[in-house]
Amino acid sequence: MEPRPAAPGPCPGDSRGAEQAAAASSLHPAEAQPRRRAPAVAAVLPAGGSGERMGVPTPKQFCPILERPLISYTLQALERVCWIKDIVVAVTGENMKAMKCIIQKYQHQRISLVEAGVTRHRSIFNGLKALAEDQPDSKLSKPEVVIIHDAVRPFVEEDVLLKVVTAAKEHGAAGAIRPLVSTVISPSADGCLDHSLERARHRASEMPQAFLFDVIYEAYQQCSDYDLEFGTECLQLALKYGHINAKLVEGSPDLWKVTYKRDLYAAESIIKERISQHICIVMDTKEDENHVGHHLEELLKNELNHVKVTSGALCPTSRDLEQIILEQCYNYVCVNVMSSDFEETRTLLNMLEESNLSILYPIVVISVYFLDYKSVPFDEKMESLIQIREYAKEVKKRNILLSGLLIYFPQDEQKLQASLRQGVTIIATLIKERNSGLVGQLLVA
Ligand SMILES: Nc1ccn([C@@H]2O[C@H](COP(=O)(O)OP(=O)(O)OP(=O)(O)O)[C@@H](O)[C@H]2O)c(=O)n1
Ligand SMILES: O=C(CO)[C@H](O)[C@H](O)COP(=O)(O)O
Repeated sequence: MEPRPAAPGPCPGDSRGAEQAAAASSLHPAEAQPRRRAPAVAAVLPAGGSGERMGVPTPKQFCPILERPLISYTLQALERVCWIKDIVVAVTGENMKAMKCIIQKYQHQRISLVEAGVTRHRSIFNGLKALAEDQPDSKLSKPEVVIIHDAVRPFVEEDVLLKVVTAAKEHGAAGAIRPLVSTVISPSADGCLDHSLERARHRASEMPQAFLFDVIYEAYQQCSDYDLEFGTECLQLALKYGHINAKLVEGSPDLWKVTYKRDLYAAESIIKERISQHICIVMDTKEDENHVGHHLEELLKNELNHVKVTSGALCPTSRDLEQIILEQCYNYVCVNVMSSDFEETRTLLNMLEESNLSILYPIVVISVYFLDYKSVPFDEKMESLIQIREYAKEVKKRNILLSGLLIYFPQDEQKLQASLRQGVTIIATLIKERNSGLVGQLLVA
């Protein structure tokens, strides 16, 4: 099963792309030409920095977020855009092997590697050279438009890529911008204020940027050593050497560049939030709408009202669950009302393992049981449930985080509601936090 379908968004040049480009360039949609020819698009990702400001030995693009290197998230964001033909990544010789392992482990596609340079501009230039026509034995072909995007900006969406590419085709160059957070001031040599810029009139330049390939390649060929050494702005090179005034496109706040350690925590929170938006409840019975499993489901829906909660049955004739896995749901609550064994949970785990879904993100599975002292003695129940540790250890190797939840089932209706509410809080926390330290634990509500 394919873990990450290429999102079939509009291609640059089709009528929807033209409308978006028109919006981005303040043109009335009627003025944008419908059905323009889609340009051939490639991307260059500079990933050869050492991440000094992060202050950790590992270059930040290789720092793990939920146990997967940051650069893999950026590659995933670009490769799911089906109209980007080639993705050229610039990495240092030292990290070339590690990069190849990442590509293999996370099954990245359409990636070519080039040696990085000692500055960001030199790394980008190396990437562009690999795409230029004159490379002997190259499998790459020269694109009409090239996207340049930092490897350390993982949350780039297809719509902003489409906007910069369409605007670059029209204007020669385009880049994403954001409003300034702080005012920019210029100090004098003695460390005192020389002047300050009017914040509302300036913007922060972000990535992605896109260029007609010939414009930016010629700019890099002409630019000085000083530019290559100290320059930080590709749009400036297109202006200085190609006389192109780049079109500026409003980007989303998530485009920021991971720079400091705190940015890794912020990125992790965003990823956790995104993959917690869909929970699937698997029930071992479909009978009686009024039974405790359905109460739990209703409470979950009420508590997590922004989250999509769907239910799937494990019976062999049902395609629901397969469909939910295909939709890339990363959270499963397996509610065992009828039994206190792991049969249902194991069937679910097998399906998840076969799907390969956990290659990219950890899947949370919570196996829920009810503790009714009257029907099964506590020690008997515990003896069978404690086996969860072994299963959990096994599936952890496949990036599946399994834990158990035992919900006290008293006869008193009010007490039962309190147990269920507590259970829902535990489920929500396990899903939001994705804490691998709780793997194999049997929690009690
Ligand atoms: N010689 C270099 C330097 C930087 N980059 C890349 O350019 C992007 C943006 O640069 P920056 O955030 O400054 O990264 P670092 O140079 O690694 O960070 P620092 O300045 O803190 O050392 C990153 O993806 C980085 O890997 C590169 O390809 N080659
Ligand atoms: O700021 C930028 C806008 O062009 C670039 O995205 C780039 O990140 C700058 O990198 P560095 O901080 O290494 O100069």
